[in-house]
Amino acid sequence: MEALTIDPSVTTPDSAPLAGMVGALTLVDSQSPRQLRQRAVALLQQRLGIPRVGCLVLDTSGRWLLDDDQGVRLACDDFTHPYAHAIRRGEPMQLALGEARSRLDHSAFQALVADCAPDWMLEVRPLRAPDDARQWLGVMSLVGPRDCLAPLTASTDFEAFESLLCQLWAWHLRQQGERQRQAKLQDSLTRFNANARRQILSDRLGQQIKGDSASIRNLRDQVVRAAETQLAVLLRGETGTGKDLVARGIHWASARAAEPFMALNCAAIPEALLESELFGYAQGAFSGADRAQQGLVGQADGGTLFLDEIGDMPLSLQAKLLRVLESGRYRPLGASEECRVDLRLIAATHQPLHQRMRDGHFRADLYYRLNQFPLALPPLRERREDIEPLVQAFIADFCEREDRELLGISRVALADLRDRDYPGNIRELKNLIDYACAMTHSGDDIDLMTLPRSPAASDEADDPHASQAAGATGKEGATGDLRQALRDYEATLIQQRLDLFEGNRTLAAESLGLPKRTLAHKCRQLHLDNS
Ligand SMILES: Nc1ncnc2c1ncn2[C@@H]1O[C@H](COP(=O)(O)OP(=O)(O)OP(=O)(O)O)[C@@H](O)[C@H]1O
Repeated sequence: MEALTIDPSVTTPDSAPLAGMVGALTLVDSQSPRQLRQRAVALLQQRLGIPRVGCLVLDTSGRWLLDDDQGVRLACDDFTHPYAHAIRRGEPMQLALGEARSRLDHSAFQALVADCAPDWMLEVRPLRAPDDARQWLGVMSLVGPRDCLAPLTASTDFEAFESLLCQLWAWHLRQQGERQRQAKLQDSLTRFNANARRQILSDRLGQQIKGDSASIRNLRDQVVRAAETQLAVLLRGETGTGKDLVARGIHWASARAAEPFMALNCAAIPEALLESELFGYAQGAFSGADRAQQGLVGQADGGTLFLDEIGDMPLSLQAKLLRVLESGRYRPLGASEECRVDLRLIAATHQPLHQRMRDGHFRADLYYRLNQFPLALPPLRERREDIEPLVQAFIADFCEREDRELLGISRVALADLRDRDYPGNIRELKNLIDYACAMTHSGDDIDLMTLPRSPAASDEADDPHASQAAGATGKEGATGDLRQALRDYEATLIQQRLDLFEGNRTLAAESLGLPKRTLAHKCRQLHLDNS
């Protein structure tokens, strides 16, 4: 509502109380502290004919007085202007303008009163919240002839006016503060809810993407973050690190979860078939195409398309894929019209795409488009602390799948599993556990003997010249002294176990089925020192 303009010419002694009430209502009706100040100034100038009225606001730091409109900024501790004095004293101040001008040489103050008559008075009134004596609101300055200002500011009407102004001003500030508090509360509540939701999703993802290491927990958090966006995701990781699992996790945690998830391994499809597999074809596109067929891109509409081994995609298809990503359009083989699709793309690679780009096998523009949300999956050997929980989970999965009693695993077998390198990562570990479970009788624990040898150890064993142990026991191990050969074999085997268990004789003895004392005796006999 605009300020009511009160024309002093129509104010008669009889109508004065009414005009006062209208003025008060005008103030009460203000929608903001700024409007309140503007209306107060207008009332003083128009209703009471004070030539120059100003109202400065104390900012939230309490260090500056600011003008609503003109960008005036006066420091409260700068005593070259009168407002600082008034605020410091906490009481109204009257000054003869001529004297104030000559004594107080603050340029902004001088400019404010430049066109005022030198024999006028300046009255500066500090304003504070009525119910909180410590809360300063600002200052009001009145400039005019002495015989106009002095009786006015001494009157009870002016006192009432000023009190109303301060009450309303403080009320607006409280309202503003309350609104800000509400907004902050709402904001932190929203953030709290979002974080709680993320945590729940991340924990639930843990049922699929297993592991407790910091890197795998971080990976799950990133999966949730990626799922919140529509960005293309590029998964990098060695074979068997869980790229497919992670792609499904992103889809599951995203708003597209109820829509299709389509997956294709670009390396597994012959190049000639890849285009029709991805983009589909129109009827009659080639001999044998008796009816139109939708490709995976079309089938993934509304959902997620996962392209594994993206580095193996031929260049011609890379251009088509880029068009899908940039415009949501593609043309099935032999079709005259383009189709529209809305999908999120997740791509995976185990090879360095940069190298493929440098060699001219991969388009740079597609690479950067795919790499909007990069996610790296750590190899298992870099997070060995996950091996044990994974082993336990895979044993439990196997026993449930095969409807068998839950199997245990010996400490020795676990130690051996923790020590391997896993070039095949989690897939290798999972297959190994499945095999060991299948080879273990119900009621027994999985033992070292039931674990398949690691590929490196198998290769070594297959190599007649490989190791001392292999030399001593190998098929080709011709020897003329059986007792020495047996001693060598024993020494090598014991030494290997001691190395495996980092010198722990208890574990080494347990793994060899020997009492600890016997092992100690043999170590002495064979001059094995693991101290
Ligand atoms: N963190 C994990 N928790 C439980 N199982 C996992 C985990 N990571 C991978 N696996 C399992 O390991 C196997 C291989 O995973 P996946 O197929 O996702 O790997 P990949 O990186 O896509 O492999 P490739 O590159 O060879 O296609 C699957 O059986 C999968 O369920």
